[in-house]
Amino acid sequence: MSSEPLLRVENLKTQFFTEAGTVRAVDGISFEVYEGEIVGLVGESGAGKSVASMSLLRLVERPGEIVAGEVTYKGETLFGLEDGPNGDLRKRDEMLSNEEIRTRIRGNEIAVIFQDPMESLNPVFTVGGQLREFIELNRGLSEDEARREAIDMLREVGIPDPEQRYEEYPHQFSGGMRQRVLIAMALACEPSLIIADEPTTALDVTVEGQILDLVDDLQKKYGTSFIWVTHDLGVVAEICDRVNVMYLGEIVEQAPVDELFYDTKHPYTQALLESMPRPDRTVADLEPIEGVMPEAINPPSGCRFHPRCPDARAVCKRVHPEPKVVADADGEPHRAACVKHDVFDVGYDESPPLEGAVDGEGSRRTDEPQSELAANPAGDEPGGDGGE
Ligand SMILES: Nc1ncnc2c1ncn2[C@@H]1O[C@H](COP(=O)(O)OP(=O)(O)OP(=O)(O)O)[C@@H](O)[C@H]1O
Ligand code: NI
Repeated sequence: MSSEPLLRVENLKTQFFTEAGTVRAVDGISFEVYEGEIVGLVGESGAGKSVASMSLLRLVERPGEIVAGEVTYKGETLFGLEDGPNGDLRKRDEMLSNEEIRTRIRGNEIAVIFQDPMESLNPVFTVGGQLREFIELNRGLSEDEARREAIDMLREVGIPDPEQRYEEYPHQFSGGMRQRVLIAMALACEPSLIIADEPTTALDVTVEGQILDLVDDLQKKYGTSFIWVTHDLGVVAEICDRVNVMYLGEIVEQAPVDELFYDTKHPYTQALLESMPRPDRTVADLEPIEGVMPEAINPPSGCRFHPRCPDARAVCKRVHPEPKVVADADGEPHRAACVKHDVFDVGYDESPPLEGAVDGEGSRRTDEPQSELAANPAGDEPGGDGGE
């Protein structure tokens, strides 16, 4: 692993300003992607995975807005704010313009694959035609060259009879084949990074497995880095090198993939693991995670997972933990945002366990007044911050 990451995300915050209130969809996440690695972004629905991915290329639309943080790619500032002369926040001078992001970065340097290929492919044009045009526009090849390249790419992603399939329309392709076409399109400009947002979620397990194998092969061949968004730890286990676990807009655990599975440090990750089907378990053994994830408009105080956490103590309602290094994973940091680890030193061991069981609605039954929640909606409190 080289010392300079390809992509660095620091304290990124993206919010949606809705009538119901401010949705803190992404609330201060930091992570890195190094050259040639597949980095997972995993968590339940609503955790903020898609908004985080969209934010990297500044694709978030109103009422959404990136309100803080920095995104650096190959030393260039994709997004960055700084303090202005009047104490206001303003965009950094070196931040790329929309135009530069669109023409120079998107597609050429960083490509995106979304879950639904039908949204990305135009139903009225042939698959080959779309791929050819994309290559023509982005790589400045002649029509003939682009056509040959498109057919090669279709073959490369495992589409049989590519010359023939080139002439067909998206609806003539199966879901898995369409997803392969999108992978071909993403790879067409030989980007350094591909952001894939649940591209295999709609596919059946066998087809999903084939696509993951394909991505694994292509990754090795081209050395492309990936950010792989999924709610499925099984997928993470299959292809990711490093993993970021997201809960309610935050990264709660960050580790190389083996460390995450075999030396799990955050109770939320543990809960995700226990809810995961495995060959050595019957369905009856699966432990669904208690409760549902709360709304990102009004997150719980302290640790956002505390209302659902089996290890929660009183201190967890007060202290909002930022991820800290809790273990060394062969020279790489293993971070977790959970105060039960000694490095937090906020009196977890002395703190009384939270009373009451976790109920079906995902909130802990306690006698404590709700006002404490209201008084500290962001959950920010001294004692919890301070990176590592
Ligand atoms: N356009 C929008 N307006 C308001 N809130 C939004 C908008 N888009 C996303 N959100 C909110 O942002 C939060 C994060 O959503 P996001 O789509 O990133 O979750 P996710 O982790 O990708 O979930 P999923 O697995 O369901 O795709 C959610 O609370 C969601 O309701
Ligand atoms: Ni999503």
